[in-house]
Amino acid sequence: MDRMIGVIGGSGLYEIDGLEDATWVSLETPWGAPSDQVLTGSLSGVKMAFLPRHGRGHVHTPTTVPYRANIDAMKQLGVSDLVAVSAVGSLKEAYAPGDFLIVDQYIDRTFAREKSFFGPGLVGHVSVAHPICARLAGHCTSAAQTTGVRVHQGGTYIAMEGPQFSTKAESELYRSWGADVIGMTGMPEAKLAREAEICYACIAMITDYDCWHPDHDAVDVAQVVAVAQKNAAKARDLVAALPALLAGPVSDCPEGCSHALDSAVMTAPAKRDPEMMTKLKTVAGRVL
Ligand SMILES: CSC[C@H]1O[C@H](OP(=O)(O)O)[C@H](O)[C@@H]1O
Ligand SMILES: Nc1ncnc2[nH]cnc12
Repeated sequence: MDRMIGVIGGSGLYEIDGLEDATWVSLETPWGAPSDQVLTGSLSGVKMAFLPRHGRGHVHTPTTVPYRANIDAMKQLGVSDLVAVSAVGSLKEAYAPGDFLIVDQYIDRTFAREKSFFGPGLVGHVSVAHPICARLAGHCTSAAQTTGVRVHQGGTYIAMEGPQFSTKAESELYRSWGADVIGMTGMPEAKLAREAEICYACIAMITDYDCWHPDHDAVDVAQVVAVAQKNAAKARDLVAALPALLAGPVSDCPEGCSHALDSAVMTAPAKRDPEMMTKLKTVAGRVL
């Protein structure tokens, strides 16, 4: 099987261009409809699938994004490598608006979302100690470096519930924890990609200094949109650079992403809920 690159576009990235045979396809999943149709096609001979996380026209809030449906849809299409693009606030002076940061860790502070495909009748536990695929993240760094933006390799993304931005006290708290950037959508997306055994990496497009910086106004949507729009072309250039780095047949991920479920399922075969087994067929069928 050949590789397929999936891209989930965040605020400011609702389409990608240059795909051959570009077609918007509708998909259904046991978890409901994805955020939007998925744009499929190929780029430099590599199959691609693009999904705007909030839907075209930005209709889903960070809480109501159908994260499980989105990941299931990517898996249905055969996506092996999933690259998330997210607008984030910076929690460190050195990470300036306009820069890109290739995430390698998360702190999950979200609390109002379904975070797992597993559940009663089919219990599973995967490791998210290293939630990002280091191999894919390395390719994202290389791709980002071709675009001329300032790229930072590695950093911790704190995922907040939103939709309001943080208070200054919260922003200072997250800084004291050592977090590098803040956003509202990185989780549970990364955890679900791991459950679905899809390699996942996140390109954080820094749009603001949140509200802690003494020399910058507190973040608002106008700031985020202005920087995200300026950077959307760079994000598209980055995506266009990925096929050359990732082309070729799929093999087992050396980081273990493609075997994340090897020992994850706890429920005894005789006790598994048939309805859950059916729901999890796409994401976990390999081990069920
Ligand atoms: C428009 S500001 C807040 C909004 O932007 C980010 O979205 P995404 O991660 O999808 O790029 C942030 O997480 C919030 O959802
Ligand atoms: N400061 C911020 N906080 C949360 N999400 C964001 N997305 C972009 N900037 C953000």
